[in-house]
Parts: sequence; structure tokens; C-alpha cells
Amino acid sequence: MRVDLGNALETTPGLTTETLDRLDDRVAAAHERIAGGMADDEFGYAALTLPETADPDAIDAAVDGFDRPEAVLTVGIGGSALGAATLSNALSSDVDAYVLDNVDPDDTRALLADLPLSETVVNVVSKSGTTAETLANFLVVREAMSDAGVDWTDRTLVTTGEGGNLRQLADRHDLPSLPVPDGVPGRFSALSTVGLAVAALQGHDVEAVLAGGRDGMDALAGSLYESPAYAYGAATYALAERGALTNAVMPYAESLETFAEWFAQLWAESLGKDGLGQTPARALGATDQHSQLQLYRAGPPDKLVTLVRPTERADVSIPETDLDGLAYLGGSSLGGLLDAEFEATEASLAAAGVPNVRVEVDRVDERSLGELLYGMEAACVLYGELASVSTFTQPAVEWGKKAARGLLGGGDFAEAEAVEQKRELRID
Ligand SMILES: O=P(O)(O)OC[C@H]1O[C@](O)(CO)[C@@H](O)[C@@H]1O
Repeated sequence: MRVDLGNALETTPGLTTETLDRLDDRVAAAHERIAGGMADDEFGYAALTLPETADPDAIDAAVDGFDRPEAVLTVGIGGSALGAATLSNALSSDVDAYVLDNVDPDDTRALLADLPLSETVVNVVSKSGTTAETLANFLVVREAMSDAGVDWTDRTLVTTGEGGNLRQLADRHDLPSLPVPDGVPGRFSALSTVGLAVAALQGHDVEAVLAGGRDGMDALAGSLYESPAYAYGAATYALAERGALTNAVMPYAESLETFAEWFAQLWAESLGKDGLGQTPARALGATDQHSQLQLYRAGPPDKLVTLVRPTERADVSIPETDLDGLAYLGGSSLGGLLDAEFEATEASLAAAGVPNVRVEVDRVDERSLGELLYGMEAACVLYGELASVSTFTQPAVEWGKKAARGLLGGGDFAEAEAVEQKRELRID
């Protein structure tokens, strides 16, 4: 992973090399804290040792019990779905991957109608083992399998923590299961059983993903000038401090669109604390040049844009044409056009004084994805250290969970009563 901060200097909001130099002393101290947390396997920091602690053999052993499926359905939500989905949607496989990470009846019904349930492995993932959406979806999927005459116990892999309903289910039915690593919050678990089991089921090279993570781990250093991940974390932190409260992440590759969704949870749930944080906006290049770029370039000076691309990609030639004014396209290629648009958008933002950061990986393959996922996790941890927030917890999400549970009769929660007292101003 390579980071170029050039277009974040002298912009509005913007950085200077003096700012970065001053910040680098704090980066060094933060790195010491992070390295210490990694060495002591501390809660949260343990995520940054996954390239060494993850056990690909255990993952292979768990998935080897299944005949090669036609499809894999991940039933999970948040970090229990997005890491696996990022890898599945970035890499091609003849094993189709689907995700149920919402409780939309129309979507769930349509998906189950299409799935070859007898040839599908259901990968149900929940660190806590109690998440309502995941357990509800699993109960629906299990009934659909039974209705289809499929023995769900033959087609289900469980990845969960030591306690909770899912662990009880796995134990009761002797299901193949994988542990969720201790001390790793869900949004940081892509390089663990949580994100890698599906990759293994799809035949991807899990060792290569972890090797990419190790590349990212090896690149951590006590200076932002020596560590791309820390450069990104420090620059985004400093820009947020100067008013860039939105970070629009805009990969120029369809295969990285889900990566932006994964990044959004990582950034929002880790850094949105105590009135601080930086809102991740999900965008896609070149498509959003025809959608959100107007706001990024000419809207409030309150954002930065993170432009992500692979520097190598398979290409498609554009045929020659005699259409007036389009001859310049003929003989070029779609990849060439996409790269020209990337660089043009980057320069367009800089010309308007909008800070933007370039993040490049060699190509969209297992190793580069592992490095990119690891790099953004390390960047997030560094940002959290600099911002002095509790990077690895997410207390703000609990209120809504209690309210929903109370509304469904799952307990007496004051939050549910608050829902009943909604202030109304209805316009029909
Ligand atoms: O893996 P679990 O415990 O089902 O949690 C799923 C997701 O829900 C959250 O706990 C937030 O509610 C996320 O942090 C997590 O990734």
C-alpha cells in the first residue's frame, strides 16, 4: 500500500510539512503505545497481530469438511459480514458468495428463492452470538433449508465467540465451528476466521491474504514518513482537526466498492466518540464523478477525499470510432480512461483547494487486499491514539439495540418506552 499526501498540503482545510513534522513526534509515541499493545495482546491492539496469530490451517480444516459448494451464504452483520464480503466481492471465484446482513423480508425471501440450498454452505458469523439480525436471519435460513429437504446441520459453519446462542447451537448440533479471536473487535476481524472462512470456501489463497497483512505489519514504524498506514491515519486525523469532518472514500475499481463499505464501519464505529470523529462517505470512481463530485469540489470546505486505485489491472480496449469528437477514445482502453479520470479528479479537487489523499495498491489480489485491509486498520488505530478516543468499543450502538428488543417484548428497557414517546409533527 502506498500513500501520497501531496494533495493535502496547502488546501482548505489543509496541512503543511511543518504540521506533519510536529505531528510526527506524536506518531512516534502512538506507535510505541500500539506496539506495546500488540506485544501484550491487549484488547483491540490484538487485531494488528492477526497476520501472525490467525491460523489458516484451522480455517482450512473447518471448511474441508464441506464438499466444494456452488454458493456460500454469510449470515452476519457489521464486521461479521463486511470483511468476508470485501474479499468475496474483490476476488473472482466460481463459488458464488452472498451475504444476509439485513432483515429486509423482501430481500431475504428473494435470496432464499434463488439459492441452491442443497449446494450452499451457510456461514453464520457472530462474535457475541446474540445479534438479533443475525440470529433471526439464521432461523429463517435454517427453516428454508429444512423446507427444501436439506439437512441444515450438514451445510452450516459457525464462527462465534465462546458464549452466546450461536455457540450453544453449534455445541448442541455438533456443527463445524471456528472461534472468533479474543480481543479483536468485529470491524477489525477481516484478517481472522471471521473474514477468511468464506475466502477459503471460495478457493482463495488465505495465506496470501495474511502475507499481505504481514506486509502491512512490517511497514509499521515510529514515523509517518516511514509508514503508509500511519501517514494516512495521521493526515486524516490532522485534517479532521482542521475541519475535514467527512472522508469520502472513492475507490476507482468496482472490485473495491465493498471495501469502502467495510472502511465506513471501521472509521465510523472506531472514531465516532465523545463528539469527535470523521464521517466516512462511500463513493466509487469514476461513477461518482457524475454524482457526488460536485459537492466534494464546490460544497462546504469540510471534507477530504481518499482516492484508492490498483496500479495494475486487466484492461479492455476501446474500439476505434469515426464518431465526431470521439476519436480520442478509440484505440485507448477502459483502464486507461479510468486512470485518466482518477488523475483528473485528483487534480480537479486540488485545483479547488479540496484536500485529497492517494492510496494505491499493486493490484486487486489476495496479497494486496490483505495489505490494504491491514493498512487501514492500523491507520484507524493510529488516528484513535492521536484523537485519544476509545477506538475499540462502540457503546453508542447499544441504546437502539435495547429499544428494538424492548419493542419486541425481549425485556423491559427504558429505551423502548422512549420510542413510544416520539414527538410527532406529521404532514400527510
Ligand atoms: O459479531 P456480532 O457480535 O454479531 O456483532 C456484529 C456487529 O455489531 C456490532 O457489535 C455493533 O452493534 C459491531 O461492532 C459488530 O461488528
